[in-house]
Amino acid sequence: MAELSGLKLEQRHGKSRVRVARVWRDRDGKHHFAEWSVNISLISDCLPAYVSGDNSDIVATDTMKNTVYAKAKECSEQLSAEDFAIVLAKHFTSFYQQVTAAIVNIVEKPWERISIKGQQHEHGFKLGSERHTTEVLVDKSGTLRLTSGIEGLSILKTTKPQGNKGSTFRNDGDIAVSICITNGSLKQSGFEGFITDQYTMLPETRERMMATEVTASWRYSFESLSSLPLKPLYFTERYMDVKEVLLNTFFGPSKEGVYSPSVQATLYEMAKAVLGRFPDISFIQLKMPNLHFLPVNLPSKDKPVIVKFADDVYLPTDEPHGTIQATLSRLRSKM
Ligand SMILES: O=c1[nH]c(=O)c2[nH]c(=O)[nH]c2[nH]1
Repeated sequence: MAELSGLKLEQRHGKSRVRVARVWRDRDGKHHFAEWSVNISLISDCLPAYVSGDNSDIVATDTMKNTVYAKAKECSEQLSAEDFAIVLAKHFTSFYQQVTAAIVNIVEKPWERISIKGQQHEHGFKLGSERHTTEVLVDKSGTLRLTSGIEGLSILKTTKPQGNKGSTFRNDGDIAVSICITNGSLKQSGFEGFITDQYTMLPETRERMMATEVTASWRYSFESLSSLPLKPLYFTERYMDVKEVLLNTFFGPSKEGVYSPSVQATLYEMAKAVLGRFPDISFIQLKMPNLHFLPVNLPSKDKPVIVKFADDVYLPTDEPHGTIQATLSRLRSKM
């Protein structure tokens, strides 16, 4: 930040959406593959470029783009998106005297090794759905801020009770709701006990669809380059493990599931499970929109009804949708 006769200038410059793919080939014939979209943002002393048109302290954004390809070439061993972001951020802060800090974001495309007839293919991959993200900030002194995350993790549970004796239903225009009269079997998503006032139409329920698209981001407690774990692919493994904990907590055991009294309560359980399991994660933010499945009821002029909703036919919609998000952090870091 610079003060210019009563004015304040905050600035950064960088390159967005630098796309790079890298193949690593093992000696035994197995290939590894990563595709990344890289964003670079440099905080640097280049005031003259803004105030007097003097570019002599500017790292050209084209040079930043080329650096991504040069560093990808140099990384001869497979590495995580986090480690590649650290390689780049370290380079920019140590190589250029002008650069005081670098922020590197990477989104990894979810290429997954394909299996043919139950056997892992050596060089075949297919695109999955959710994306692994990371953001790394490194400054000149070696201070680090490392965040990883997941984008686009779409999950849903139908939670239809078995042996349902019948149901009444309402389309509240917001959320799929049915009020079930059941034989007491498990129903694993509901929403009850909320504030009611003159504008409330939503009926209470202990049976509904639950669907969301999770965006998660969590901060690692490694706060300097020198404190990073040395194990190769440490952060790739962590990403897979965090995803598994989030999914296990959302769904519960495969036969009986787990009851969700609200998106809020499930979100909290998911965040708590991650912090409980991984001591090197200091906080996690979860964004879980409530994606609605509206009951379909079609009245008819001639017959009593064309379609009568019985927890079976829904109209999926995400417009509008609920937005629920929270951040859970440790009061005192365990590290
Ligand atoms: O799980 C939910 N949380 C809410 O805050 C909410 N609001 C709403 O209309 N339906 C729901 N469901």
